[in-house]
Amino acid sequence: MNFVKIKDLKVKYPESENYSLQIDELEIDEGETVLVTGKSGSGKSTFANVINGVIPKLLEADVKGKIEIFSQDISPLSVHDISLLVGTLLQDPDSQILNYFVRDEIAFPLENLAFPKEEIMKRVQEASEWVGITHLLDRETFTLSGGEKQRVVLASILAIDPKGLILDEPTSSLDSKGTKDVLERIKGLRKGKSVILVEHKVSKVIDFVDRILVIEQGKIIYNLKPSDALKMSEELEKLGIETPTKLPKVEKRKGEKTLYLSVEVKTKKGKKLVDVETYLNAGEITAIMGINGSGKSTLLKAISGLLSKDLLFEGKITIGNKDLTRVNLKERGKYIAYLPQDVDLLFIKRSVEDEIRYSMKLRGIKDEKLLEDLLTKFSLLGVRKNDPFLISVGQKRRTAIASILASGVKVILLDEPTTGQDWYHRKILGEDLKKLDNHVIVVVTHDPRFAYLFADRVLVLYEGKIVLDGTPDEVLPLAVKYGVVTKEEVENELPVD
Ligand SMILES: Nc1ncnc2c1ncn2[C@@H]1O[C@H](COP(=O)(O)OP(=O)(O)OP(=O)(O)O)[C@@H](O)[C@H]1O
Ligand SMILES: Nc1ncnc2c1ncn2[C@@H]1O[C@H](COP(=O)(O)OP(=O)(O)OP(=O)(O)O)[C@@H](O)[C@H]1O
Repeated sequence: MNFVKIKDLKVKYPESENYSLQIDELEIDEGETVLVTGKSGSGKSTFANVINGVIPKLLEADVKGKIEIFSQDISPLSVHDISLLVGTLLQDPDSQILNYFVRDEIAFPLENLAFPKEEIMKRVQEASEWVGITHLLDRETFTLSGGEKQRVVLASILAIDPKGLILDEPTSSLDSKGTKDVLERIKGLRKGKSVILVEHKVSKVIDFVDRILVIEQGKIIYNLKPSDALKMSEELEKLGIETPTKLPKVEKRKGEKTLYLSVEVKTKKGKKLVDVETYLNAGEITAIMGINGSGKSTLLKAISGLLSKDLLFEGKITIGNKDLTRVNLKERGKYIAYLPQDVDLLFIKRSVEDEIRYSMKLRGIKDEKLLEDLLTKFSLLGVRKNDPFLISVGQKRRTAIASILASGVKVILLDEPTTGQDWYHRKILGEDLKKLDNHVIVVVTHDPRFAYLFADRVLVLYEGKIVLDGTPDEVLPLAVKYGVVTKEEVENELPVD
């Protein structure tokens, strides 16, 4: 039997001129694990969401053609019915979390399916153990870190135990060790399960997938066996796809002490989430790394004044002679910009270009040339008139970064800007950040390749404290101990002696 069978499929979003997806014929067998990859904006999420029915049932689009899942035509089925055949992990876990407590989040779909109470408890426990979140079961979902949320959603899908799974970048917010664990588990799932895995980390999954589909401009341009994909790494690199290669040696810069931080963040119950004192330098890119939940986002939020109200801040933040510790958000915003993990929170305008113009206006400039430069630099020319809420996740993130660059602040804090980005766009981001040589640039990242190539300094956080601080060459080999990079990555990808 087929897991998925597609015939003459065409998907067009409202107001868009071109088809975002066009597939004449595709069959995926039951039991197959298929990797779907391609550049940002190529159509991977559209592919995933048209198979699970989200398009057009929840997200409007013109869909022609026929899709069958396990031999059932999905057009008359509801999204809920389809989800019992094929469970989906969406790219953005926030959009999938509905419940106040983690345990309820995992139990909720099972309750809807009227499973007996004991069976629900058993499945919640098993799925939580499986993705490593038993310690979070009694937590409120809104207090979880990005990586913790992603695992909770994965557990809630696995608890239903559908025959088919669509996993849209299941490891995008996970640390290196977490990525390895979850991919190992997905590999272990294979028997009897049919899986569509959308993933940029091709090299980490190539040895257990059965097939690789490469999407480019809405079309499947390669349908390959993994062994054949390995032979064409040059072609794939050109398509922005990461293939395993040893990185070159890179010179690092030493910037000037600019932003002084002494930051302590506690919960009301007195649990310390962050305890950091350091200088951050202008003219350098500082990467902050650390396992999921180590305090990275909390630190950035504390610096930018965006800490959640249920957390307590103590300490001091100064830029040169300017003390920013107690100033209001608006004043702080003149110096410091924070790019959150969920960039939707930032958008207020109805088009990509207006969003960037608005940032310039806030600092009192009008510069159409800068706008054109930013649109070009961040590959946004094609979507400049589009609504920032209705573009691909990668395009959204690039719009947000372009807006921040347009706003002219001196300190730029980026919370996992490389998440869900293909290697091509990650490199562009790194190169662009490098050009800003009088800014304090801080990048929270789970991506050791990005940190190695582009960061001048790496800080590793563990339980809220800085445990390693130095150049990437110095820090990354030692960071294996803290789970932010794996031994294999250090051995195979970094030029360390
Ligand atoms: N809701 C929408 N309305 C209009 N156009 C959209 C919408 N969602 C996506 N698009 C467009 O469809 C194309 C494919 O987007 P899709 O999200 O499938 O890409 P992707 O390969 O998953 O990208 P990424 O790796 O950045 O997540 C892009 O050009 C995007 O701008
Ligand atoms: N309001 C809160 N109340 C209680 N605990 C919280 C709150 N906010 C965050 N935490 C916890 O503090 C820890 C640090 O969270 P933070 O979001 O800073 O992690 P992170 O290092 O950015 O993780 P990730 O890589 O998963 O994004 C996590 O264990 C998180 O669950």
